[in-house]
Amino acid sequence: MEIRFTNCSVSFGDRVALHSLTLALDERRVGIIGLNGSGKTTFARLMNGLVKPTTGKVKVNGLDTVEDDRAVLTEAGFIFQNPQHQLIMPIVSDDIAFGLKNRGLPAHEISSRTEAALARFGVGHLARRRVHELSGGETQLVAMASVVVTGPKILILDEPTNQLDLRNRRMVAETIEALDEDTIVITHDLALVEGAERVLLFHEGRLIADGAPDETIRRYHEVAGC
Ligand SMILES: Nc1ncnc2c1ncn2[C@@H]1O[C@H](COP(=O)(O)OP(=O)(O)OP(=O)(O)O)[C@@H](O)[C@H]1O
Repeated sequence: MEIRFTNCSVSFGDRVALHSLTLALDERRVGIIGLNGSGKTTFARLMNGLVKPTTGKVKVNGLDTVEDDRAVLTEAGFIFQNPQHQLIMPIVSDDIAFGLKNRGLPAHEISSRTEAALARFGVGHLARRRVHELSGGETQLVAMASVVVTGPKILILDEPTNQLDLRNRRMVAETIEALDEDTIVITHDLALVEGAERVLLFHEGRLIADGAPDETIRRYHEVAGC
């Protein structure tokens, strides 16, 4: 991936959520950590144009998130903190197919890509199930399949193990580790970023540490005071 932030800041009204930063990300595995309200989600949402910079620019694989906003969405897929909110259709396979239908793909391609995406995340058996009946772990896997099926090169996952039990945490963590796509993971689950190439720490809207996981996690404990 190649994501460039240039003098980029975000304010909501007179509240600064993210102070100006200039930064390039080109690793395959990036983690983002920090206390509640530190600016992690705001930073992550800048990367697929869900949040627009108040000042400066963000470029994702050469595309500007404001000028090329539609193209950026196909480059960087976002999996939300509460994935049940991003599943739109009542039946799992219809939800996976939804993004492909919107792109006007032929029916045979929609069905083969939907099947492949479900199989890739080990949830083929859930194809005809109702979305609202899925467990937390199943919902997370289906949400990942529904984003990956459209072919983004970068996946941004916001607290992907939130609300999962120990076994599902492990399963989702292993699934993320094995992804071919480049990943950016925002999390309070520090085990999820231990294997990242680079971890960013946000505090009160500022990037205060940026480096190897052990060093950044150590700094996080310092600012958290525990
Ligand atoms: N749409 C918005 N409108 C107004 N304020 C916002 C908006 N989105 C975020 N904020 C504020 O910006 C700050 C950073 O929020 P953000 O969601 O980026 O933090 P976070 O580090 O992801 O938090 P958490 O770990 O609790 O999810 C917070 O003070 C939050 O209240």
